[in-house]
Amino acid sequence: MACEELCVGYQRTTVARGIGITLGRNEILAVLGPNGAGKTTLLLTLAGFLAPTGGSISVDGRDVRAGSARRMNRAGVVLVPDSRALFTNLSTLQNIAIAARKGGATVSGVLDLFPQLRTRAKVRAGMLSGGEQQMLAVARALVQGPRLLLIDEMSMGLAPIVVEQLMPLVRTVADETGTAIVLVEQHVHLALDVADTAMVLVHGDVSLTGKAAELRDDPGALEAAYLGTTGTPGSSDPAGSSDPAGTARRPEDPA
Ligand SMILES: Nc1ncnc2c1ncn2[C@@H]1O[C@H](COP(=O)(O)OP(=O)(O)OP(=O)(O)O)[C@@H](O)[C@H]1O
Repeated sequence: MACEELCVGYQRTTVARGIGITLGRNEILAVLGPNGAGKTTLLLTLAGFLAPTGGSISVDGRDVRAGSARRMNRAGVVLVPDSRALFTNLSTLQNIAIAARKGGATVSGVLDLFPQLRTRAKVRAGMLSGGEQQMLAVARALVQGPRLLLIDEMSMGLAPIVVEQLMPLVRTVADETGTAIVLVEQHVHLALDVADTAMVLVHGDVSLTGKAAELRDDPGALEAAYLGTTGTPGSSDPAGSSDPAGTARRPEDPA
């Protein structure tokens, strides 16, 4: 997947601009940044729920006329929203099976990636733990056989220990299935641990891009990226001020 000079927003209002992404098979891009930076808006645009206000998106080298969720989905783009959007009254298995499609992965193949879900196959989704629900949301996306998976804040509402267990699964999913992944995440260090590359969005501008491992080892650069644009230290918390549970980490904290 690639996008060039992508601008995203709502109707005529652009909230993030100049976004360039090139993502190959099984690569993970972590999209980081403080609240309101435009991360979710970017994912909604890549998923086709919003029309770009500028720039282009291509999948497998082919330009996709963006702005249609159906078209983007046909091109192999699948979004895992932060709400998870599960059918809480259906079982784990039913939630996955309902999303299965011709040419996608098998339900059994997807469950191989999430052995914990296999043991909970007959349990209603609403009765699963938060971490299991998140696994199910990813499993349901994977059964569609995506080329590009967009994961919005999988840590939302989860205890840090659960997030620590979940995040490596994102790496496993990319490596085992070849799916490219864009991961929006407030847990900066955990995201950088599993990602190949990262982008920091601040107030709608790309303030830093680079290899995830290099950014992880350079907390000063990350800190500057979060704070530099505003020039008002403290107004853009690198750990994410929307983190009500205080579970997110600052870039300088040990992972
Ligand atoms: N439906 C909407 N209509 C107009 N503006 C919106 C809409 N939804 C979000 N915005 C605005 O777009 C900007 C970017 O929001 P977005 O949700 O993409 O940020 P974010 O980086 O995902 O933040 P967070 O980490 O808090 O989820 C914000 O200023 C927000 O107020």
